[in-house]
Amino acid sequence: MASHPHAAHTLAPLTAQPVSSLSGTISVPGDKSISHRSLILGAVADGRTSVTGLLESDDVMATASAMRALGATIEKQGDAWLVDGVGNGSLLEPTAPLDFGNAGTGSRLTMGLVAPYDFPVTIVGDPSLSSRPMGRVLKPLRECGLQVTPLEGSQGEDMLPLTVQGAPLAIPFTYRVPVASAQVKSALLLAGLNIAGKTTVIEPVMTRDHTEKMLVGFGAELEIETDEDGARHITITGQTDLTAQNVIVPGDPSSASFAIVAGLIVPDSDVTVKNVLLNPTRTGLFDTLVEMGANLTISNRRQSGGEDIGDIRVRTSRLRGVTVPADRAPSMIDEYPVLAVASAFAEGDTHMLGLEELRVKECDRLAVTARGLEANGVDCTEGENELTVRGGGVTGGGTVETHLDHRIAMAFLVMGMAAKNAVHVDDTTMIATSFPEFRDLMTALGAHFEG
Ligand SMILES: O=C(O)C1=C[C@@H](OP(=O)(O)O)[C@@H](O)[C@H](O)C1
Ligand SMILES: C=C(OP(=O)(O)O)C(=O)O
Repeated sequence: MASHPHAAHTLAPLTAQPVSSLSGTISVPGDKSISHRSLILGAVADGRTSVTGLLESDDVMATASAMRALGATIEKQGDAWLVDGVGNGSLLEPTAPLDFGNAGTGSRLTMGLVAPYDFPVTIVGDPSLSSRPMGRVLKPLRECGLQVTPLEGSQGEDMLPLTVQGAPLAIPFTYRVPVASAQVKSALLLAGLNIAGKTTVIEPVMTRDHTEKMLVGFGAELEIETDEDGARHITITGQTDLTAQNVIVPGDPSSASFAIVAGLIVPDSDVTVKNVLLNPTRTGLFDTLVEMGANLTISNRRQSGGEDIGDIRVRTSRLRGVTVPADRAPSMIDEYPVLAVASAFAEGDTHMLGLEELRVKECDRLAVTARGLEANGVDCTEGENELTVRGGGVTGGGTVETHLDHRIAMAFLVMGMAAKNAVHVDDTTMIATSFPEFRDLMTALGAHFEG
């Protein structure tokens, strides 16, 4: 097998020109986290799950391919993605490596899902994913019997490509997650789903809770208790049946963030994003922007499929620097690059604390964000786990190296819309992993791209 199925791709550079205003109403595509999970849970449920609003991005399509390779039937009919599940405990041995491309979520959740099965699964990804730590998931899964074999081309311990061999008589375990990671929590709960007995995952800091909510929605037996220190103890009883569901995926707040920040920093703007997921484990950026003085209002708050959603309207605002506390990081973990961009246009300094997890995303987002700011004339200080951005406006004119990271590409294109001079990004290919409609939707609001 080729050690890297992802040969270097042709770069697609893009330039965002400054524009005089943005206006209009858009809907962003479905939430990426919920989309991955709807395919995974649909694959192990009994019956036909129907998913509307699924994010049709490269990351999610990689999960769809993986679930097909494990035995599920997945196809699109009209607006709905239909998933015919195999039933809990009945996944099939895949005949080829599962290629997750750029997707941490799909790869890590699948490692947990297959851990109790008596067959080997080879997992590969692109150079970005192959440089990300998988030990955070594999170490606890070894406790239930998983064996892990690195393959040629693996750049370090517990890095892709690798083969996992599950344990047919996997034993339940209790594990305290040492980093704030919804992916680790979710992988372990998905392992527990097919392990006889009770598996407990302890999460000292709450992260996005879509896995818990959706497991309950599909009929899994889950108990959640919060101890005196605030840690959540999530216990799943394994080897119960899941029942197919109709899932409606709300708009992705992480994608919405780009239009929202753009609407705040571009002059004379008035932008509405409809149908945005407002689960409190995901809304840290919106809270921070309001603290910074953003004219941001939420209307039409409602519930859909057990999740809070609403429409967010922003108008151009004078932002001021704030300190973003470390304990807010899990609820806005993917939004720091675009918050850094907003901060560059604010008055005063913005201090972002508790950013250690940014170093292990699609790239080292802390360093790459700082370099992108500097390349465009923004003064900032990169600490080990912190970033300070000195606001006051952006000269622009620089080229940002995106390092296979969709969020870096989109954040700095947003910067170019409001900078004095255009901002160039070296590659936009990866935007398709999470938000393929980014360019069209931003253009509809008045953005001007060249390239
Ligand atoms: O569980 C998920 O769907 C995700 C969890 C987060 O990752 P970590 O669990 O690594 O923090 C986030 O950055 C990622 O975009 C999606
Ligand atoms: C970190 C991200 O995703 P993943 O970990 O799934 O690659 C992201 O979308 O910003």
